Amino acid sequence: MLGGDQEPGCCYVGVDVGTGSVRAALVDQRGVLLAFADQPIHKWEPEFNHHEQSSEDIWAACCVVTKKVVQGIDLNRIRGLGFDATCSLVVLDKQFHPVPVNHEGDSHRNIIMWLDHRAVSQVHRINETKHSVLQYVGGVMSVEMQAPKLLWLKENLRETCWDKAGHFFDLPDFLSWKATGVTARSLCSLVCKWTYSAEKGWDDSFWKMIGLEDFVADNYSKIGNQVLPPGASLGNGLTPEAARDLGLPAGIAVAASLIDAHAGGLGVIGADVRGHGLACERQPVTSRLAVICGTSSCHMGISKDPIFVPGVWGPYFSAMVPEFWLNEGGQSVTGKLIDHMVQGHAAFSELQAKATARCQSVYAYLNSHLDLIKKAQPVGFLTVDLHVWPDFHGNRSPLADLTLKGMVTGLKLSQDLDDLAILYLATVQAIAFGTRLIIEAMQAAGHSISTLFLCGGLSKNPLFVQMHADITGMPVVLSQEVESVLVGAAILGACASGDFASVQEAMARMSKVGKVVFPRLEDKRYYDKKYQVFLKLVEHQKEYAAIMKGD
Ligand SMILES: Nc1ncnc2c1ncn2[C@@H]1O[C@H](COP(=O)(O)OP(=O)(O)O)[C@@H](O)[C@H]1O
Ligand SMILES: O=C(CO)[C@H](O)[C@H](O)COP(=O)(O)O
Repeated sequence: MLGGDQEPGCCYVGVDVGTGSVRAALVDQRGVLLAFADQPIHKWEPEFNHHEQSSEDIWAACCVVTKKVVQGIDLNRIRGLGFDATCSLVVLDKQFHPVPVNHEGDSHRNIIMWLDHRAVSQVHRINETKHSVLQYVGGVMSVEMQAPKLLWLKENLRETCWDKAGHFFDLPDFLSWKATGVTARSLCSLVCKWTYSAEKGWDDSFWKMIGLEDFVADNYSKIGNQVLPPGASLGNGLTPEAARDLGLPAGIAVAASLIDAHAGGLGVIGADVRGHGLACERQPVTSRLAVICGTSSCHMGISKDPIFVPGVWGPYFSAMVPEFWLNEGGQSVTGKLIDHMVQGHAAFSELQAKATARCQSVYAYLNSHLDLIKKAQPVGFLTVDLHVWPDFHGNRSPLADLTLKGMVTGLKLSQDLDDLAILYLATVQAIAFGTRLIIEAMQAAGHSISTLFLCGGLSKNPLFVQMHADITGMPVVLSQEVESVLVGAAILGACASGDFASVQEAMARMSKVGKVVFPRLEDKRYYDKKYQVFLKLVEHQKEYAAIMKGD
């Protein structure tokens, strides 16, 4: 499994649990990936908008990939281990066994995934309280956060789940507990998804007001009353049992974790950009926006002082880069939306057959097909009369409206491969327009962003990257290591080991610029016009809803 001609030296293991798979990497002190492995994980959708996973399945996948990346290496070189994961809710009983989060009572499925939208009524009631903690989630709590999901469990699965539960973990914290036996939570997960304040701690009045006073009564023992900064070393390090599971030495340092998007942020935002002709070379780090694009996209901007952006999560203190405030914009489905549009099209089987024949991914095939049909014009111009509004799973930012739906205008009677390719292009563009809308909201509130740093699965798609540059008008920086989220996880392990004095120092040493993609400014007028249509789409959708509501 070892690749490259690395020199022997200290290295770190990073484990990244995404929505669809678990990845691990062995990373050296320069941030170079020496080995990589991935493994798919199970997902269940027992009913519409209910998404569940299994903590045992995920841990087993972590063990498989970790064993693979350290195969054949001198284990004494491994100094630390860091985890990141999606912000899904894990439920365990008092003996730390899985508890079902479903009506079927299947305890294997003990995770409510981040994209689960079952708690709609609960989140409406939480937002109606107008409690002051809501100021720190963009003014409106998302159904994807933990408080509404906890309330749903109390109201719907009182006996089978709520009364039995002894521990509610964010998935990143579950992993660090599993590795060390330490139940301390990361400041990242508690601040971003659980309303914890880095400065003031838990707010009793919030939990009492929403009907979850149980947590206050037992001093938050079920959701975390010991909180550590990401990268802090946990307990006595890796337990002998976890060491056996993972194939690592017992006692190596294990870090307090990060949510996956935040690990991606650490993996890219601190890179040395000198020599690439970027404006941000002369600007503070706060001019950089990390965009982590996987199943969803997350837009991570930092600031020295708190900035309140309506509809954008945060400001969160020290939740990603220590001592900086974080605002997190997001689009709930991006990679998942592209897959949905492509796989649901009548020409998908033809596409699959043709891509397989060429040993290409369907995306690489579609990109080359678009190049073929665009003729002399820029590829983006193929969608002059086809427009998409991408909120098929509601709008996370900046409209913070989970009732919004997807829209497509400009459909024809044909459904061939050309149509599929152009619909795919319009979807990619719609996602980039969504990013532009988020950036505009952040700029209007006081951010000063000049450069995008993209990572995640979608950053492997050159069309997706170019469209983000063209449509936002900003250069896009790609890292030397494609798997930058894993570099972020390894940075945590490196910090926990004590090999770096601070997260900032590890970031500067371990994240590296690979390639810069500049916007095609000559196409700006076209994209400005398409953006006008984009904004009209949502305006019209709201008008339709109002008409249908009226008498
Ligand atoms: N090589 C690739 N080319 C184009 N798109 C890709 C590629 N690999 C992954 N993707 C896209 O990225 C998405 C998954 O990204 P990933 O970061 O693996 O997700 P997650 O972290 O949520 O599991 C997929 O939905 C797919 O659309
Ligand atoms: O809410 C989030 C971060 O705050 C992420 O969207 C969620 O964790 C899923 O990430 P991914 O799309 O990488 O699987």
